[in-house]
Amino acid sequence: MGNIMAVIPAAGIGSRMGSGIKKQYLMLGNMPILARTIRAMEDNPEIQGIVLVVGPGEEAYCRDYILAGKAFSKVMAVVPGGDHRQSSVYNGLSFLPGETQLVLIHDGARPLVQPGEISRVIEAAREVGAAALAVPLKDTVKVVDCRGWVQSTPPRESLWAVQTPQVFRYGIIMEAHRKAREAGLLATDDCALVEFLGGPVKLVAGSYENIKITTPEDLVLAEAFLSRRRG
Ligand SMILES: Nc1ccn([C@@H]2O[C@H](COP(=O)(O)OP(=O)(O)OP(=O)(O)O)[C@@H](O)[C@H]2O)c(=O)n1
Ligand SMILES: C[C@](O)(CO)[C@H](O)COP(=O)(O)O
Repeated sequence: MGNIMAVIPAAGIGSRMGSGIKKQYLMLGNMPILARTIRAMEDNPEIQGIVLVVGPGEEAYCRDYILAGKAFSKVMAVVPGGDHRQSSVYNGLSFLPGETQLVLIHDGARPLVQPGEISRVIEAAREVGAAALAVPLKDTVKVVDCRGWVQSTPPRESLWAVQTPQVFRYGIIMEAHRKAREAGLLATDDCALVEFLGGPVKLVAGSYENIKITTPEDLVLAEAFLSRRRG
């Protein structure tokens, strides 16, 4: 089966949410968003350990508010993040034991991922080395210049919105992060770093419910998805 570890980057400031409390600590249903995300990873029997990456100085708050009393048994470490998502992920990856085989990277702000989605992306990464959940775009996309003039309209059939989890062989993702740092490349997802190395990345069809909580209306949507799941 192999040794699978999860890294959860949760060190962002949530500028687009604009809430007083950072979005990962806001309640969704009866649980903070980040606790719900950790629960999804905990409940997957293939994941053996979890590294949680939080804002520098928030480690104790996380232990007391997010982890305490929730019977999380797989969280191995709570480590400080960096200025960008990429550096936060790198800090988490650097903590993992050398014998790690596969690493699953999942945004702390994506609490609605479902068990089957996690398993499918793990399976794909086991086969090809790098895989991510994604959904086909529903809207037509325009490429624009900095003044809003349309430059082109890419064919929608070729456009997918990538999500997390993104799962990698440990050696591949460590090399990708190191090479990106050397080259000064900053990307918003981890697959892009593997693509930069020329490595293959497989997308696995996910669900439109696996949203990243980014702006206030995402919270409304997430509450609706949650109550539909509760029946
Ligand atoms: N320096 C950073 C920035 C982001 N993240 C994490 O990466 C995930 C995806 O990022 P995003 O939704 O963009 O979160 P924020 O950076 O917090 O939001 P914003 O861009 O609106 O400030 C989140 O779980 C976020 O906490 C992180 O660990 N470290
Ligand atoms: C990793 C990610 O969630 C995939 O959709 C996304 O790229 C994060 O980007 P953000 O700009 O930090 O929200």
